[in-house]
Amino acid sequence: MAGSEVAGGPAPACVLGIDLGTTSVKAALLVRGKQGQVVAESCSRETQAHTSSLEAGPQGMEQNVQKIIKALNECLAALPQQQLQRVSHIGISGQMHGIVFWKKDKGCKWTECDTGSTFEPEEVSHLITWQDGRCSPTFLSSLPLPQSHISLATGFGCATVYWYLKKSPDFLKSYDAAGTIHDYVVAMLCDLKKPLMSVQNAASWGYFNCRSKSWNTDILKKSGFPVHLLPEVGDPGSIAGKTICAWHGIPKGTKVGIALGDFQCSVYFCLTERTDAVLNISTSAQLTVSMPPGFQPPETLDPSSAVTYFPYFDGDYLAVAASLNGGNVLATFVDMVARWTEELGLQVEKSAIYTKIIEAALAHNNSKLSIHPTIFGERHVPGQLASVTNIAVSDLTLGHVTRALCHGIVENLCSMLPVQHLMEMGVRRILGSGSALARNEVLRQEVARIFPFPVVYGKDVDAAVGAAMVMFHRK
Ligand SMILES: Nc1ncnc2c1ncn2[C@@H]1O[C@H](COP(=O)(O)OP(=O)(O)O)[C@@H](O)[C@H]1O
Ligand SMILES: O=C(CO)[C@@H](O)[C@H](O)[C@H](O)[C@H](O)COP(=O)(O)O
Repeated sequence: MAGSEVAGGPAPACVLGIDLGTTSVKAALLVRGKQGQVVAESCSRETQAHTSSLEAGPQGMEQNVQKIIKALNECLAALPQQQLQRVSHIGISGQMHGIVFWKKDKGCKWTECDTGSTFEPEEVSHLITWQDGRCSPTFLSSLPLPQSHISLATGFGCATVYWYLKKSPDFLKSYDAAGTIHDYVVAMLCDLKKPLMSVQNAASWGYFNCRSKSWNTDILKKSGFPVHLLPEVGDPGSIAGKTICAWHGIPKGTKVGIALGDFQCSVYFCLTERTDAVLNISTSAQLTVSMPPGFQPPETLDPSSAVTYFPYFDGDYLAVAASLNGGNVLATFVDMVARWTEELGLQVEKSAIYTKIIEAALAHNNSKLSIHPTIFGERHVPGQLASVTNIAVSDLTLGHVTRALCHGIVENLCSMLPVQHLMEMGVRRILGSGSALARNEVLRQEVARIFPFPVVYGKDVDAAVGAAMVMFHRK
């Protein structure tokens, strides 16, 4: 879709796209060119936001919102002022499922900076992310049955709220608003009195009926769920509000789109044909195919299915195998190598470890070592963790292990939405996206080896560009 003409009147001259990912924040400036929109500038910053959970202990997976916003501010400060001053629309996407709580009238503090104004979080909780593991299968099965075609899982916003309600109710009393991290940013930029959420993100929280586009309010109310914390819901592509300050030089009054799901934006960035499947590997990994227009997901739940149907745009759906084990498996491996090295009295930068292990694996493309890499479990089989088999003495090098890990990540994703199934759906090409793929030649080799389709790659700021494109294409 990149480079295509804009339907329905003149397109904006300059759009800012932002993606608040699990590992990094990305920003991209799209400008109108002769043949459609082009990426003029882009920028990415790791958030380093991981933080421990006071309430949930080691099962918790939380991020410090101050650090996420700091990375966002750094990204914007790195973009050229001249272009930012021309921005008329902002599109924002981010990591789905997660939840952040804040106090409506104290969500942030605006301050002057060199280039206008910027905001910092004020009375805001940690972000409890999609990787959070505090809701055990037993806990989840004690909750009311949702009226939704998407099975509830740990890390889903509504499950997290139930957890606080039952284990730490005082926590909830400190806040009167909630949203995903990207809903929070939209609410702060536009000073929304009630947070607004797209159906894409609402579906990712659980207890949301995609057909009626409404929360399961009756079911939730009956069990004492604090329904006042549920955002209002709107259509992806709609405008949530206008900026209340000249944010990093972007004019006050700039239109801000309702926040979107990151994987839908990655798909929007690259999907052109119904015969394409999109393979995204960032912190997590997804393999996605678009469903025909008019498709409606089955009303009955199948918790053992690895494929879920997620709302896309204009009432369409994506069939997605969403793996919890993507680039984060490699990041954990790199982390482990760094710690072992440190324990042995040496210090090596993580970026140097990535370079070395990728180089080493490129030299070994015939390892028999087999790694099933699901260290984070999968939503449809949470208890099935990682395993290593076929360990031969000759295959114990860093190169063999890295190769086997990369193979295992792609193979695991492929087992969730098998090649045969893709063929039956008419898939003829794979579009690769996400920076874990863009930066890792071994992963790309394994994709080529496992999928019997041609593979085409994008760049590593895909979701940010996709979010901006949605604003470009608004009718
Ligand atoms: N120096 C590097 N070389 C190759 N891959 C890297 C490097 N640093 C991080 N990665 C991979 O990129 C992943 C994070 O990608 P990113 O696009 O930042 O994620 P997200 O969109 O989820 O924020 C990590 O989990 C890791 O697998
Ligand atoms: O779980 C799903 C969809 O169900 C995920 O794919 C979803 O897109 C989440 O946003 C991601 O897990 C987080 O995205 P990323 O930071 O790994 O890019």
